[in-house]
Amino acid sequence: MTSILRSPQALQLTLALIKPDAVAHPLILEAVHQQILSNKFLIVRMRELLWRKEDCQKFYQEHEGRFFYQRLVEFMASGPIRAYILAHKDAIQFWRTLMGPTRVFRARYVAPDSIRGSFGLTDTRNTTHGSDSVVSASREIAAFFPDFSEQRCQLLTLLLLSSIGR
Ligand SMILES: Nc1nc2c(ncn2[C@@H]2O[C@H](COP(=O)(O)OP(=O)(O)OP(=O)(O)O)[C@@H](O)[C@H]2O)c(=O)[nH]1
Ligand SMILES: Nc1ncnc2c1ncn2[C@@H]1O[C@H](COP(=O)(O)OP(=O)(O)O)[C@@H](O)[C@H]1O
Ligand SMILES: [Mg+2]
Repeated sequence: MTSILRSPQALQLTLALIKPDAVAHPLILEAVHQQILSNKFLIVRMRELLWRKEDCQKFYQEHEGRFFYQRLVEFMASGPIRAYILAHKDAIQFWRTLMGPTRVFRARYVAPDSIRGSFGLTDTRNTTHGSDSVVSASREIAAFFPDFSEQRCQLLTLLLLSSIGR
């Protein structure tokens, strides 16, 4: 934890989701949560929710028209999900590496120890989501945590650091 706080200006944020297939299985939910902690991500915010279908459609609008879009939206609105704002010096790319490839058979083959390689069921029901860019991360964080301010978060981190003399 202190290693992360030592260089606040380098902190990057990403939006991570644990999908209904994993939230429905407490052992998998806990295993993914432990992956977040053991890989030294800072959990800035966390919430569990039942996603409204219209919000899901908006979140995944980049995929509208793709053959899997309908099943994706229905799946993601089918049960509780868990949303995190994660902070790390390379949060976006590191979380995507930990998740592994989107498609589960590929994940099992090229990254068997990744989250999706370990727990993914199918290409849609692949356990987790992670933002794919800084722009996506800002949009996706605002979608799940509308009251969250990235600027205020960075300022508070700097104030915390100055108060502990770093
Ligand atoms: N390119 C392409 N791939 C498809 C199409 N339909 C299905 N697939 C892929 O084939 C796999 C199996 O498809 P399905 O059997 O419909 O879906 P499923 O096995 O229940 O898995 P998911 O629906 O992904 O949870 C999926 O993971 C899809 O990625 C298609 O029309 N085009
Ligand atoms: N070929 C596919 N078949 C079924 N579902 C898919 C497929 N490609 C993507 N998806 C679903 O849509 C979600 C978003 O796709 P994409 O943004 O391409 O992947 P990622 O989640 O790795 O960023 C995936 O996590 C998965 O649930
Ligand atoms: Mg994506």
